[in-house]
Amino acid sequence: MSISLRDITLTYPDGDTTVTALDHVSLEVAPGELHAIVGPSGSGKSSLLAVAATLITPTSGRVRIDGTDTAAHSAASLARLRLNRIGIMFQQPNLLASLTAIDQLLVTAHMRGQRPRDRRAAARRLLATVGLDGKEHRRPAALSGGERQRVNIARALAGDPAVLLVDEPTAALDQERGAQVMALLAEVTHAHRLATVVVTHDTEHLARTDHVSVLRDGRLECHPQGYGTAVAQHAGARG
Ligand SMILES: Nc1ncnc2c1ncn2[C@@H]1O[C@H](COP(=O)(O)OP(=O)(O)OP(=O)(O)O)[C@@H](O)[C@H]1O
Repeated sequence: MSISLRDITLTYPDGDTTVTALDHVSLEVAPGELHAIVGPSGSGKSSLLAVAATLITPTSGRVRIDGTDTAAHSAASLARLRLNRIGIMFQQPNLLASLTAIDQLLVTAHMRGQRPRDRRAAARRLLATVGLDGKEHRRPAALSGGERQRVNIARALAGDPAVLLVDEPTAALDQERGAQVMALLAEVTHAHRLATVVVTHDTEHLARTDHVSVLRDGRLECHPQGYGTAVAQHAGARG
């Protein structure tokens, strides 16, 4: 498994008491698998992503990323693991305004230590994969919202990570562009054998995912029988 969360509990201090954001959560994601986590606001989605990204150490439980037991690592070696093996996509693309699409990818590939002569060709291939052939030299202001999200996806993949963690990728997009971005995430997950986790409260585009789990009050319920059940459960959780 590229992502293995075992029996994760995370509590935050809250005045004189604590809030349990994740309550004995277990999740396994294999290479080439797109796993969506749906849940209402406050259910623990961001906390789960932050734990999987090794940005927060859980109160208890075990996190393995790409075969590495994160508990055995120093802060510096976790930072290296994050940089080299984990692609993180935040809701807002956070692209650098002054850089062209290809340069956004080259910066990441450089930080990940990819050899200079491989970087440019790989960046071009990735931009073509996400449908931006011919737009490599455009800056963010000359791209649409959907295109910026595509650069965001390609940038997360620059340098060949094993794991992709995605926070609300469709939140700022209309239905059609949201569907396209989700389809693209499924495509790159399968093509690059990534272990991908997408957290979302948007249940419209789950058909493109391989697994759906529902997060409710910090507890994760897996639905092997498919996304339809998960959507019904999520609707129940909201109502
Ligand atoms: N830094 C923090 N300190 C205290 N409580 C926190 C902190 N971060 C999150 N929480 C609490 O933990 C619970 C889970 O929050 P989290 O942000 O992970 O949920 P979420 O599903 O991502 O919500 P949203 O969709 O609104 O971002 C909530 O009760 C929240 O108030």
